[in-house]
Amino acid sequence: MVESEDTAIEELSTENVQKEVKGMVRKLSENEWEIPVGHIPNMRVPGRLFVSQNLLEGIEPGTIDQIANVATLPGIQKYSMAMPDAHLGYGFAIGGVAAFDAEEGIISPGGVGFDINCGVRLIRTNLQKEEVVPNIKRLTDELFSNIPAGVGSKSRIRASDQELDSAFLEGANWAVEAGYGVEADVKHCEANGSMEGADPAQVSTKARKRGKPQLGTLGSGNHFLEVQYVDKIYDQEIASTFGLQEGQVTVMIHCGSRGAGHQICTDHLKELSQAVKNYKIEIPDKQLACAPAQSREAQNYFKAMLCAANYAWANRQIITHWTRESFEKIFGRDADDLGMDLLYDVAHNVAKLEKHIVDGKKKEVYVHRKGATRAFPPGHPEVPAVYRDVGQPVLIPGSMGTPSYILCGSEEAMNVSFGSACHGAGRVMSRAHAKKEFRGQSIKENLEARGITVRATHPSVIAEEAPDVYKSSSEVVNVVHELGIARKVARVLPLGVTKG
Ligand SMILES: Nc1nc2c(ncn2[C@@H]2O[C@H](COP(=O)(O)O)[C@@H](O)[C@H]2O)c(=O)[nH]1
Ligand SMILES: [Mn+2]
Ligand SMILES: [Mn+2]
Repeated sequence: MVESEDTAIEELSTENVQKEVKGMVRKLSENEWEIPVGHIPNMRVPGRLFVSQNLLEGIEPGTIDQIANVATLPGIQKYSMAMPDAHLGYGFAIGGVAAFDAEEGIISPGGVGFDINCGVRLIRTNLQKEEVVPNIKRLTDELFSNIPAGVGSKSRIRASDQELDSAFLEGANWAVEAGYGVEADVKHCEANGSMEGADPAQVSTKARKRGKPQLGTLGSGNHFLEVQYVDKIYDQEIASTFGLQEGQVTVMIHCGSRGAGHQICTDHLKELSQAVKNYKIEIPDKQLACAPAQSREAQNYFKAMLCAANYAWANRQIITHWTRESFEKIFGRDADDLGMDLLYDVAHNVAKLEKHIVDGKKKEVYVHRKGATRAFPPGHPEVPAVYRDVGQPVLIPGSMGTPSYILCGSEEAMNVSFGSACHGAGRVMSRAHAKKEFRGQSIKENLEARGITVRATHPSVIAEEAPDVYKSSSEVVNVVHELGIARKVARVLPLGVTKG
């Protein structure tokens, strides 16, 4: 039985799938494919896959089935979607987006994922690549020792129960009030770094116990902190609104809600597995456990999910503070002087109550983005004032050896994908397979030869995260750019990476 996203990926196999997948989908345009109603019984809407012809050939049939499975859920709007970085996940595909009517629809933890509010933030600096390269080994060592990483790693903070509650309720706002950052940081986070409605009473003792010592930790594997530089600008005007220019050094942080989010998901999946039977909702896969959106069970999960989402924003905020301290130590200047402002912070595993136009009418929907980034357009009130003329920044990591991208949201995303775009490159190889295929030490040496310093808790982590376990970030990003659901602004390349 699959118990988490990580074990789901172990089932990933791309052997002999090309022909099979092509027979399952109908081409709508260069980068859009439909999974017709009837692919499996009881689909209420079609599926829609956003991939190029080439990326389609790497998609497992199981991912297509997962997109179709989601299309059977009550209250689903328009179509069940997957982004070009899509791959197999727990119930819903990673890269999946689905919007459910706020009254007639459902809420499902599988549509959010185990790492609730896993997300990415990008910090600008005013340092140039040439100033950082000579110091990159020392800087990466400092970041690696200053920011706890690895499975089950413990924080330098000894959070009290009250502080944990504050993190659950106030997210990044609490962290800033506690001294981890500046007020401007929260203004540059999706949802201003916390969502209303969180209720710590819906969080179990076990989830609290797991979350308490991990507030201020990076986590393991796919989570990372990366020093990068801007090597290409695609849109000069938007780049300058985002404060980006060629040669500039940036820091990307990718992590989520650690054991707290995982336990909250696990606990509520149990409750919703029972609820789905009580409410007589027919689901084609038990991993799609869900309940009517307005039911007690769904709302209890949602309130707990908000706690985890807020915890994740607090977590990334604390890590930002220690990142600034590390730069201060290495460069002997304070973070202000180094221009270390937060460009933006995006969630890519979350469900949100949003207003969207469906069939010409504005309606409230629970948008589930599971391995997908919000990509709101210019003029949207939820885009920070400084970016409102151009659209929200969309942060797409690649791998420790390939480019990452900064894009901006667009009106087309509101028309096509409920204001969503991809969230990364997306895995194509399981961790178990990667450990057989690659040696961590030689991957590390190859990267060092290309000027990329890597620090990880164990060489096996580097093997599991080798650049080749991921799709081409450039190919993935080109799909969303060509579709117009997010537009390329800048490309960044890695200089120093810390991994759990
Ligand atoms: N720039 C880097 N990107 C990385 C690294 N490790 C993983 N990744 C990318 O992040 C996404 C995140 O996806 P998730 O589903 O694990 O949240 C992943 O798809 C990769 O493209 C890295 O070290 N540096
Ligand atoms: Mn993530
Ligand atoms: Mn994560």
